[in-house]
Amino acid sequence: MSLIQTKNLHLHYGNFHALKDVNIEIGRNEVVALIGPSGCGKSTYLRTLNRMNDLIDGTSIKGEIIIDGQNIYDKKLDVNELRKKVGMVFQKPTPFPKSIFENVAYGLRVNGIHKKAEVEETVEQSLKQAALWDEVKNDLKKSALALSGGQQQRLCIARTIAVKPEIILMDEPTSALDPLSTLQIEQLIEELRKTFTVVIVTHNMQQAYRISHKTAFFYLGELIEYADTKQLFENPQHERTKNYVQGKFG
Ligand SMILES: Nc1ncnc2c1ncn2[C@@H]1O[C@H](COP(=O)(O)OP(=O)(O)OP(=O)(O)O)[C@@H](O)[C@H]1O
Repeated sequence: MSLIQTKNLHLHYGNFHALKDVNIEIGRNEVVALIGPSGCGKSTYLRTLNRMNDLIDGTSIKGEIIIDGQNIYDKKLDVNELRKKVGMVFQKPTPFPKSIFENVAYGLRVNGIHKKAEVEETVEQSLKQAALWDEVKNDLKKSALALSGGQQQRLCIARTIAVKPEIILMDEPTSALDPLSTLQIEQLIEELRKTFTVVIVTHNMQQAYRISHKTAFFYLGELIEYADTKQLFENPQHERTKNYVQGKFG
């Protein structure tokens, strides 16, 4: 069974129909890219996966999202547990004005893990997994705000990993970064997929092509095509997808 099943999903912002009958299945350890022109609903869909849209007034949702066999919109679901399982990394790095160590330890402490040795070990492991350890291991007490943009983004990934999610959502995680930092994050995603499932919104089609197994193309709130990435880019089945991936609009 797929890890994430999205069935007949509709989302409204007030009267505005932002997602229209979206159906997507995502398997464990897959990297799935969400592409499409500005305003087509990519970020909206991403946010439905950890119920971040609950925080936006006037949002209503129909349909189902099932993660690990559980409907995440079930009234009995603990949203904090869900967000532990489904972590999120944003477009702009969002480190807290704390030390590098405390940034990564934050989620652990919030989740009641206070044993010094356990916290230290998880912080080190998470920084290693986020490919940042070697650059910061001697500066763990330094402010996270002193890191470069690319390092800050890897730190945010380490912070997300520290609470051991199953799924990592990334909303244009490299759009604020230089090409080298972008490459580092792309290489990191390649590593992360061994442990996690990654769903990533990107405007960069080469990036989607390079890093994802499957790609979903959205247009005006509809999922037009969802296929293996190679197929979607090299042999799209829909005219709209073809025009978009060939750069004819967007
Ligand atoms: N909080 C909100 N309230 C009302 N409408 C919204 C809200 N957030 C997004 N929308 C609208 O929903 C549609 C989809 O927006 P969304 O941000 O999901 O698109 P996107 O594909 O991620 O765009 P971009 O690539 O520009 O980030 C857009 O028309 C947008 O204006």
